[in-house]
Amino acid sequence: MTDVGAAAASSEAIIRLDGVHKVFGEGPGAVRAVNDVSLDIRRGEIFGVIGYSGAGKSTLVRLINGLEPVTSGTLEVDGRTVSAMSERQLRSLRPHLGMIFQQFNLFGSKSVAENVAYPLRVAGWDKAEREERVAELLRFVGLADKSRARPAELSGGQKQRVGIARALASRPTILLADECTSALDPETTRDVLGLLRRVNDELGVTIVVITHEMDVVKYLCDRVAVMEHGRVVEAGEVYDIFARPQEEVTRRFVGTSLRDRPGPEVLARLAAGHPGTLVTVTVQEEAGSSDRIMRTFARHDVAGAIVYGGITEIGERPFGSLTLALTGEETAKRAALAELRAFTAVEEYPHLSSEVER
Ligand SMILES: Nc1ncnc2c1ncn2[C@@H]1O[C@H](COP(=O)(O)OP(=O)(O)OP(=O)(O)O)[C@@H](O)[C@H]1O
Repeated sequence: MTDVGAAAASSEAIIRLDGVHKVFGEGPGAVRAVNDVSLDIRRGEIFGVIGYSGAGKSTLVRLINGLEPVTSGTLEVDGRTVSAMSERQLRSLRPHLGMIFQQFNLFGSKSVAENVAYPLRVAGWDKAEREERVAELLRFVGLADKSRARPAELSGGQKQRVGIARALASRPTILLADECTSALDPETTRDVLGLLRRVNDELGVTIVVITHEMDVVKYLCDRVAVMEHGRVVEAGEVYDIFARPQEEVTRRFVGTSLRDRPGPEVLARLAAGHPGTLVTVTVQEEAGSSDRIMRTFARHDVAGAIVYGGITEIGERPFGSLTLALTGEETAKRAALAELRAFTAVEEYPHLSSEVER
């Protein structure tokens, strides 16, 4: 495509929320859907907003694209103060914001090409320009051969590709994706997320991803905010959030994505099946590398059999955990674990020890 932008995120905020509140209704029945949210989303990044149902994620998106007015606080999009805009000014802002949805929201009676052309028709593009732009977009999303098809003839993943093409039609600087893979199977989800990465890399579009799936955040996002009861309870680089979740809700989300830690039943089985003390050690880049962990045990003459675990990548950086059954002198084990704790997290299971050490 012609409008190739800068792929790397800059430190400049393209979306800035400062003390934003959104209250629906009044009096005792009022719902504070967004509660004192302050956030900077940087130009060129993929930013995730994760939370359970009702956390306020969709409301946040509707504030950003000006579909709902903020109750109080300041909201800026691409240098413009949305919270102070008239309806007419908001209409001129919307072409800068593309939007994709869980249920795709395509016109069933229109062809793929007509769906993609729709926002251009509304914006008054002439026919030849529209056709050229639609062809370019359909090539970009890999659906050049489907331009005459109706949405009903497409798979879910193809429908979302059409949704993405339509959202990109007027060359937005920001794409808002609200649960855009929640209706798709895991393989199709990967395809669509891969396409969103290309939208970010090749077109330089800033993407805000609303999701309740930590796997989506892990695969796609640079930074993430965790929402609960209308508040952002935690925000930061995705790697740091995985490595050091501070809040219980964040730990729950991280736990759904990392399946490297044994649950209680598996632990009991491991304890019954392996002699020694069970511990789970977090594996991280550099300081917490598996090599350094294993050398620490060896130096203290502690044998560590790996009985469970997994190492994955988050943003191309290694992350995971190893569960080991440690055998050796008790004092040596203590010394090795103390040394490990200086550079990575170690979880012990005291409730299992009597069984394990018998
Ligand atoms: N137009 C509205 N009028 C009244 N209450 C609303 C309105 N829109 C949202 N809410 C309420 O605001 C809260 C946050 O809703 P929101 O849809 O933003 O959450 P969410 O995190 O996107 O959840 P979901 O994924 O289920 O949509 C909920 O309690 C919801 O009932």
